[in-house]
Amino acid sequence: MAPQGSQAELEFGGPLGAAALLLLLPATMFHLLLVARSGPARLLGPPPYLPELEELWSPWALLLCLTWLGLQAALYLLPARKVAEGQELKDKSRLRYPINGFQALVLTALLVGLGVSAGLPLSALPEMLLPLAFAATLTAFIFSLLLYLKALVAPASALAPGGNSGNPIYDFFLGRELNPRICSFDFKYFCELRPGLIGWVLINLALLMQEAELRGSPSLAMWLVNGFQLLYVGDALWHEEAVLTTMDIIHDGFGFMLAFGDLAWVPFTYSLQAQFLLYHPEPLGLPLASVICLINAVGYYIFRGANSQKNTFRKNPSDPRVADLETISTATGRRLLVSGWWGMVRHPNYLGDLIMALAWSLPCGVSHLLPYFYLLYFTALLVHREARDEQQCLQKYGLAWRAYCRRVPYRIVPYIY
Ligand SMILES: NC(=O)C1=CN([C@@H]2O[C@H](COP(=O)(O)OP(=O)(O)OC[C@H]3O[C@@H](n4cnc5c(N)ncnc54)[C@H](OP(=O)(O)O)[C@@H]3O)[C@@H](O)[C@H]2O)C=CC1
Ligand SMILES: CC(C)CCC[C@@H](C)[C@H]1CC=C2C3=C(CC[C@@]21C)[C@@]1(C)CC[C@H](O)C[C@@H]1CC3
Repeated sequence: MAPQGSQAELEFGGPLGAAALLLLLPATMFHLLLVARSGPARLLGPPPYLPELEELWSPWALLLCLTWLGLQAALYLLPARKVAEGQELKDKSRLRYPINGFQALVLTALLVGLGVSAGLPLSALPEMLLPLAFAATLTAFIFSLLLYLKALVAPASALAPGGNSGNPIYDFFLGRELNPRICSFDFKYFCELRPGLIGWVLINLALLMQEAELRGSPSLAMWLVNGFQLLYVGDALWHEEAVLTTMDIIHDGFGFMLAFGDLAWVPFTYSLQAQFLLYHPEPLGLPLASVICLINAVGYYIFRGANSQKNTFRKNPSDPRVADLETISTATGRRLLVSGWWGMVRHPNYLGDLIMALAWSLPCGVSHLLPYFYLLYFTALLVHREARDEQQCLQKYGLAWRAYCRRVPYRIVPYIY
């Protein structure tokens, strides 16, 4: 059994690591935002200048940020095509989740389209990125504080396995309650996909529109970055149910790490390539663009193939699409795939995701390191995530997991890692 509460092994470097990340993550985000619009666009080195508070704080930005959250919350509450059940909880119950994320994306697109045709100045958004990121950070911070307080009165069965060490900074960072809810509104599930991912696509679109205003039409590089990332977000929302089996939903509490990650980090740093292209146009010819499209297609093929194969298998192992795959039995009654995508490496979906990350940076050329920040950060995130998942699978499946590791020795990249 995994140790619980204050005896659980501390992750992320314990309280010191959590305190450092609390400061480092927002600082990195602001650094990237400032550097992307500066001439030299140097990832490493000091930021071009330190913004004054007046440049960061704007009540309008906060209002816009809260309106955005309100709109996405309203769309979440609309009738859903399906209501899915989550994994079994400690008390043997299962929570229910609306599956209407893709619907929220389409409705947001319609509303934005209507707004733009009625004169909504979407292309003014890039000028507001700094105060908007500040407002999103402030919102995430206050929200996490409220979540921390809410967890003080939550029953023990509602707490996450980590995030309850007794150290307030560590617990605030990791999150104490597993599935904080008010009635059926699930805050973690809501934040994980909608405001951040749809916000990311909207910021990309605003950058594309501003580029069109500045240069007469959007560049091919900007089209590619917008198209690839729209595909990624559309895919995540289309397969929204799959998020219910991720470690963020099953294992991690909802604290600053996820609240900031979902609400600020994703929209403002994942749109870095489009931000870079607005200030540093990159000529891109058709032959190179075709190669980049091919790389993205290969990445997506692996990512989707692997995720769908596992999801199909977990839902119904006798499904003809997966019934012929070789498996290992585990003591829990669940089986592990050892052929197909999951027989190639232990995280084929991460491999596909990383190949896509490369394709998102290549349209920005190779003259700067900055557009490759996502690829570097994402490699670190997935290596760390893989190690955490490995630990959790070893606890869940014991010897069977060890047998799987012997059978499939590479974690993410065949013959390399
Ligand atoms: N863009 C971004 O910022 C991020 C993207 N992602 C992406 O999100 C997706 C989900 O990632 P994540 O939740 O980390 O992990 P996975 O979807 O890889 O899920 C891991 C789980 O899958 C199950 N599993 C592992 N091996 C096998 C096997 N051989 N056979 C059957 N089941 C197996 C185990 O759970 P069980 O046995 O309990 O089912 C394990 O805990 C990925 O595609 C990832 O790339 C993730 C994080 C950030
Ligand atoms: C701020 C820190 C550096 C850590 C923040 C982590 C979060 C940004 C990510 C944790 C897990 C995520 C997942 C996704 C987006 C990023 C976060 C929220 C997806 C929704 C991306 C699309 C995929 O198809 C599914 C992913 C699930 C996990």
